[in-house]
Amino acid sequence: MKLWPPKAGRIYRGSIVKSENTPSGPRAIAVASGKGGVGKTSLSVNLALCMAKMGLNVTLLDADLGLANAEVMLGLVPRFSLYEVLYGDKTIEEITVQGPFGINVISGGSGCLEMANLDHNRRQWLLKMFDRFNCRDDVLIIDNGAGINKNVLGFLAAAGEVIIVVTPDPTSLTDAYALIKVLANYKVHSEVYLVVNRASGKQEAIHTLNKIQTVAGRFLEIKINNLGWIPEDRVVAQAIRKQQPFFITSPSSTASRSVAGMAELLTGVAPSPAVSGGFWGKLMGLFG
Ligand SMILES: Nc1ncnc2c1ncn2[C@@H]1O[C@H](COP(=O)(O)OP(=O)(O)OP(=O)(O)O)[C@@H](O)[C@H]1O
Repeated sequence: MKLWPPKAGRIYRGSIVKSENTPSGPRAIAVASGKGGVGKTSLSVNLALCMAKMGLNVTLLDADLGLANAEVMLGLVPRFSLYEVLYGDKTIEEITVQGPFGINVISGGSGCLEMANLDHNRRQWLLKMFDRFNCRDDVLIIDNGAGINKNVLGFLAAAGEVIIVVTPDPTSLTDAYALIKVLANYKVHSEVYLVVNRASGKQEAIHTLNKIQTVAGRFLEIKINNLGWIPEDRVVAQAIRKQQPFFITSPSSTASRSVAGMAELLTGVAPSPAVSGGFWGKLMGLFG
């Protein structure tokens, strides 16, 4: 039985959820990594599509402050980004682009989601715009930039759930551990999901997961949950070159089946309790 999304009247974590549209907004899932280029965007895009295909209303937010990779992978060319919401006269609806399976894609716009650089009024304006945005979403997937900085940590802290993407490459492992350590030490989250990407096989994926779980178990107070693994698969790279996500071009590939397994797992567990004000409220609150 699916625990989530809650249906009207269902008893959910001790309280009755009256409607699917809670004032706290959608379930926010942030995708991050220590090292760049490990497959965050590819996972974010394909997970969003997979969840949408399951019947959920999904928005993908490209919060990577560099290039708008999520849009490129989807073959979309958004004319506007949150820049035009912050500094122009556009609304969130006007900058949102529809992707396959009806997913909504919001482009962060290079650099403009740099929260620490936004003054208080602009942050409040963004919050107001998201409040006005008649959001019927079940899920918000946030594709973050690589590394550990104030901005990424803010997005991860505001999200209810965090997925860390890692590859078996030792440098990726070290960088992922560094990120997890910050999340644990600052008590940002008490648990995170881990996805091992580009593994040569199940054994390598399990070995990679075990390495992080062992070290984290010994030194950190954070639980690392296994969300799944994606093999090194040329359909992934080919799909990116074609600007068509692999979940669409190769639905029966191991990579697609892996992502489907992750979506099943996520929808099978209740999300962490919603924060009042939702993702955007918490994000703005963190930056003052
Ligand atoms: N499972 C995979 N099999 C083969 N190639 C892959 C796989 N996952 C990712 N790649 C390759 O890695 C490259 C980087 O992927 P992606 O852009 O998703 O990473 P990223 O972590 O979002 O990068 P950035 O940190 O720059 O935002 C892709 O262009 C693709 O060629």
